[in-house]
Amino acid sequence: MTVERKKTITKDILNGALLDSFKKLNPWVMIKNPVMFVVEIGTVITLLLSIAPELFGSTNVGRGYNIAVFLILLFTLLFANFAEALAEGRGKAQADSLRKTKSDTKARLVQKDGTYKEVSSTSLRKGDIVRIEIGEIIPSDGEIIEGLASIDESAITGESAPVIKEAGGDFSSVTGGTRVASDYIVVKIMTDPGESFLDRMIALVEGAKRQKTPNEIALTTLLAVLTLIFLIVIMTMVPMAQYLNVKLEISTLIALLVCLIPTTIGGLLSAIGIAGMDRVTQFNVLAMSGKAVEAAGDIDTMILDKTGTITFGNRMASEFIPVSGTQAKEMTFVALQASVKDETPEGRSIVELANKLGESWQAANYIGSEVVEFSAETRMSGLDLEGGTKVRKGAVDAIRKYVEALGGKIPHDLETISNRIAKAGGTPLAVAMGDRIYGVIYLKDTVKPGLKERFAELRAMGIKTVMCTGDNPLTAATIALEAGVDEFIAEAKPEDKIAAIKKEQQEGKLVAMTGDGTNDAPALAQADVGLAMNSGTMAAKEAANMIDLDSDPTKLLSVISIGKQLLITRGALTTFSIANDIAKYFAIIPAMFILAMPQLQALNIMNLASPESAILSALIFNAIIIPLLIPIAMRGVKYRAMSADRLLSRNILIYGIGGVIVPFIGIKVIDMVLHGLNIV
Ligand SMILES: Nc1ncnc2c1ncn2[C@@H]1O[C@H](COP(=O)(O)OP(=O)(O)OP(=O)(O)O)[C@@H](O)[C@H]1O
Ligand SMILES: [K+]
Ligand SMILES: [Mg+2]
Repeated sequence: MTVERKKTITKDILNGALLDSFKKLNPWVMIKNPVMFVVEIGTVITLLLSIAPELFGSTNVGRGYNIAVFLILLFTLLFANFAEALAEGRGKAQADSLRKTKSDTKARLVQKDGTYKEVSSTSLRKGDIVRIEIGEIIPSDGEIIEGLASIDESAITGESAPVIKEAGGDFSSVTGGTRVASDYIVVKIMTDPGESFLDRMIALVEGAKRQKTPNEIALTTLLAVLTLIFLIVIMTMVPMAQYLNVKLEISTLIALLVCLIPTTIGGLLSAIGIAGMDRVTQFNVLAMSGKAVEAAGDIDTMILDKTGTITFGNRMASEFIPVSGTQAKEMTFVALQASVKDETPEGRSIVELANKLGESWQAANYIGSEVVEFSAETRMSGLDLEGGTKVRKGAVDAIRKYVEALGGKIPHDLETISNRIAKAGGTPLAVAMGDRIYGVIYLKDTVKPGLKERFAELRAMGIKTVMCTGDNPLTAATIALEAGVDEFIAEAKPEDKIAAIKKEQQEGKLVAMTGDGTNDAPALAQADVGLAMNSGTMAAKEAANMIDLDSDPTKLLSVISIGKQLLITRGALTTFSIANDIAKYFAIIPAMFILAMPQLQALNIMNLASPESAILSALIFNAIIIPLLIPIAMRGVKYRAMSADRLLSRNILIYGIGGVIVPFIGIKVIDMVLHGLNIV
């Protein structure tokens, strides 16, 4: 079952948006948008005046005029609602198809006595153990505790190629709703009902929990203040007009107010934000908040984990190299002993290579032994044998310190061997039994293709890339060069990754971090933008504020562009909207006062047909500019890689000057049409 990714606006989305435009007229919904709420109050008043023109006293205008103002205002509201509904539409459609994926499945619960019991997937809780066979849907999120299988994740990622998942290491998490395509797995459930990844994804794409970002709140406040100022301006016009003996009609005052308050940006603001989030989703990235997307637009530094992020992360043992004085067979056997109980992919690949070289082990010989699991802190793993012998393997410097502490000697060629591996971009793991070092394991990994070009693009945007790895400095340097990052930090423990981020943040920089491992989780949480690879562990995905479903670290580049585009679009349309409103001033004010003060004729540069036509034309223009700008709000203003200052002045020029000129032309054209059709 694949989710159809909605690239375009379909007829269904359009129809849904049309219906929603009316539903959103609900004042309780509208009040969240102060500008449009004021328009709604005006709409209600003009509706009343359309029914009873004399409701608020004697009047010189006819019912027809009031109805015209009412209808234009109603459409202004509907257009703004439509923009928002349309922006929400694609996410809602996607949420619907994800919901189908979530349909109730049966799960095979493993009971305490080892027998199976069939239960509904919705009854599974944290800690339950389930077994999933080939062809079956994984009932909920969890970690594989036994087995290795290829998983079809297309239901969530849209990517049809299955991915390999296995117990231990950074590739052990599975997502509910995906399908086991080969073999079987035993999974420990990690989420309670309703809190799964799919549940969160549905809520996210649907925008159910969408919160205004701090930037949006600030802008909304500014727009509300502007609205209040214009409201006061309009109200002071009433006594002024009385003094001049001009009769100001209520519907005209409302029309003037609506023309002056920033309805264009007020109507498009939330659509711009939703569309920005949606664009991120179209890139197969799940952003937990709009704030994260906006922060991405301002990133200065990007920190990346090496294994699994810059490289594919399937570090495989390719060679056992004994130090001088040690037999190859001996080295292979010690490497095997150090790894028999190591459930990480690295550990298993060592066992495989040793088997291939003819070494095998008997489980019976290891009954009393104790496993020393790998940790990012110690950078070692191994086994304490029954007789007290300790077998270890790990990062070369860690093993060296370990052996030195035991009083052992360091083989003279250890460094040469490990340096050769490191210079080739591989990870050397030293192997020791007791206080003796036997040799080095060569772990190979591959750098993901195309990184260099994308990091160069980041550099052009002024963003620094730093690779942060637990590996040794030589390997790090080789991979850093191959991937084209600006800087690297080697032998980094989890706290060093956080420290690197904090240091940048203290310099006032916004930091993005991408990673996949449990050891990356704290750093992902500390960063302003934390992008977790979907291939990574549950802990990483929970700590991050974005998840890349394709596990491509350079995806952040696209997210950065979208973030910048979002900020630019909002700025450009705000500029346009306010410039527009100023221009409308010159169309309406003369119209209102010309009768009383002929000298104002000088202001009537537009030479409109009649005062009524001027007001209605301005109001119509004010309404239709909203749907005309929907494409820009949805698509975003094109982002070009140039400095922020140049971009800003360029946009102020285009959207500021454009914003002043366009209404003059638009209003004049509408006035001519209305006049030509003999409507006014
Ligand atoms: N199974 C293992 N047993 C022993 N040592 C290991 C094992 N796996 C990795 N190491 C060693 O520990 C180091 C740190 O590994 P880890 O996977 O924590 O790196 P990391 O901090 O995630 O950095 P990155 O993912 O960027 O390489 C590795 O460079 C390697 O030398
Ligand atoms: K306006
Ligand atoms: Mg890692």
